[in-house]
Amino acid sequence: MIQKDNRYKKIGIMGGTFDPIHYGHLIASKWAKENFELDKVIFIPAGVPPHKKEREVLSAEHRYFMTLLATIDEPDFDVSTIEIDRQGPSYTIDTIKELQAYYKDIQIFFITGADAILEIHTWRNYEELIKSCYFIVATREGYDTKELYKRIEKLDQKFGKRIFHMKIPPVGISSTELRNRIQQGKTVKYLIPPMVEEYIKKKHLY
Ligand SMILES: Nc1ncnc2c1ncn2[C@@H]1O[C@H](COP(=O)(O)OP(=O)(O)OP(=O)(O)O)[C@@H](O)[C@H]1O
Ligand SMILES: O=C(O)c1ccc[n+]([C@@H]2O[C@H](COP(=O)([O-])O)[C@@H](O)[C@H]2O)c1
Repeated sequence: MIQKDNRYKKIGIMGGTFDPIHYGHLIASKWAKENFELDKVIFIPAGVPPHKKEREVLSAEHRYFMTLLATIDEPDFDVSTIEIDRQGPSYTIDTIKELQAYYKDIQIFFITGADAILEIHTWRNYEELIKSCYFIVATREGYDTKELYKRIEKLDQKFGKRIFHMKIPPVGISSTELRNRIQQGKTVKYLIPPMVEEYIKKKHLY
């Protein structure tokens, strides 16, 4: 655990496609805020998700609105359009650099699920990225925790302690499953925030 240094604000970044946002994202963010004593968590919907090329993603505007609705009643959370406003693929390294240039006195903790860290070596300039921020990796159902710990240990040996794992209550939800359920006319109640569910219905998404 990183000791609190009052010269710096500790900001969590929850990056995602959020197509749609669900309780897995929200729980990981809230638990990261609490466990790592973060000052805030900023949700950053990817404008053009770099690794989601195999299918068409919903427009950035809809994903942004759903993220806003999901976080509106939570003072610990903010939403940023930094990646939506940028042209081209939303590489995390570009976002971290932009945030660090703007806020001089922050420590950034990028929050991900286990799946993301297992393939971090495929991310744009991943070595530079790991050196420039910390990572909080939430356990995720369906992903082997032992494999995750091994992967983190290897990265620690290479980069020093930059990556922290965090156990969260297993939330067996993915956006893929939610999209499938909606397409089949099945309920998504209790899986996503009610206002997001209403928005999806009203706009006839998925
Ligand atoms: N249920 C969950 N538990 C823990 N982490 C999660 C969970 N769902 C998503 N995440 C993490 O949240 C981040 C953003 O995820 P994303 O928006 O791609 O959702 P997803 O459910 O993985 O989507 P999809 O099914 O479309 O791939 C990623 O780092 C992912 O690992
Ligand atoms: O920078 C990269 O190369 C990169 C590759 C894959 C994913 N990411 C980021 O990881 C976050 C989760 O991505 P995804 O595809 O699981 O929604 C989101 O903020 C993406 O921009 C970043």
